[in-house]
This record gives sequence, C-alpha cells and structure tokens, in this order.
Amino acid sequence: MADERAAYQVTIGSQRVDLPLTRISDDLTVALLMTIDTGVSFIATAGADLAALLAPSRPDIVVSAATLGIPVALEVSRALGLDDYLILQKTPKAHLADALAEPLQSITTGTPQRLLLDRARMPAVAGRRVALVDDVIATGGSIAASLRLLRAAGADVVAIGALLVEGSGWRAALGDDADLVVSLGRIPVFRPTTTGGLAEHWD
Ligand SMILES: Nc1ncnc2[nH]cnc12
Repeated sequence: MADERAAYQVTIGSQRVDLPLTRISDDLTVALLMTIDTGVSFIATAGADLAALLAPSRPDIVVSAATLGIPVALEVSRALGLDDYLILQKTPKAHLADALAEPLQSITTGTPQRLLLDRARMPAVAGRRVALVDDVIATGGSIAASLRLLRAAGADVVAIGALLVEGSGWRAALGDDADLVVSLGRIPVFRPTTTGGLAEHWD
C-alpha cells in the first residue's frame, strides 16, 4: 500500500531513484519520471545503461518522441557513438506543415495530439536500422504511433528501449512489437482502494 504523498523507489538500470506519486485522475496515480528534471548525470548513466541493452540490435540511428524522450535519445546516441538522432515532434512548427503525421493520445496530457516527422528528415530513417526509445512505456499508445510513423517512412525498427515500462497494458497495445521492447526497470500504476489508500497494479 502506498501513501498518496509518498515516493515510489525503483531501480532504473544501475541507479535507484525515488519517483513522486502523482495523481493523474480520480482512479489513476503514477510514479512520475520526468527526464527533464533528473539532472545530467542521472540521464547520462541511464542512457549508457539503455545503450548497452540496445547495442546487440546494431541500430544505425536512435529515434524518440518529444518532449520527455529527447534526453533519452541524446544520451543513448552518445553512448552508442552515433551522432545523428531523430525526434518525432508534437508541436506543429512552421517547417512541419507538410510533415508525415500520426494521431496519438497520452495518459499524462489527456488531450489528443499528433506525432510529426519532418519529411526532410525521412532519409535519416528510410531503409535504416532504428532503435526507438522513450522515457516510460505506459499504454503503448505513443510507441505504437511512433512505429506507424517510422514504418511509413521506410524505417526498419530493430529494437524499442525504455527507461521504465509501466503496468502491462502496453503489451496488448503493441502486439508482436512488444517482443522488441527492452527496459531498465518496471513500475506499477496505482489505484485508490476502498479504504482511501493506493494499491499497486502491475497488469
Ligand atoms: N510514470 C510516468 N512518468 C512519466 N511519464 C509517464 N507517462 C506515463 N506514465 C508516466
């Protein structure tokens, strides 16, 4: 049983961190990992740990989605010795008017969004071995949309890497692609109990 104000301690590769329990809605609380708030040394170490899991798949390039995947892609690329990396964007900037697009829904933002791939960046992934990385794989919705977008651009996605997988709903959402997933740790989601506490759910 977890206390609403408490943190949840989790192992992410070689590091242990306390994640604040954060209420998303009446029936859902998550142990929040904000990769932009964890500091340089944490994300550099996590990137190196994840790169070690992804290296056997011999990726040519690392791809992630804005915003919280950006530091993950950067540090995994650095650790793999790859200079170029690609970020699928969510904000429709001027140069993305003609971008390849896929709809997506996130549990932390709640509102419908679109993932965008700049057509000028398609040669970076077309016909190439891609490692798709993210901070947390929760529902699998973001990864599924990223996979559709990358495959539409001709990418060969050889591995999917996450700092954490949350619950296991993502397995059904990804189908056979769930077999591509490697992660540095696992967290449950938390739901209220009838006595006012929170219970861990791993399914
Ligand atoms: N636990 C979590 N931390 C950060 N982003 C998330 N998105 C879904 N679950 C999350």
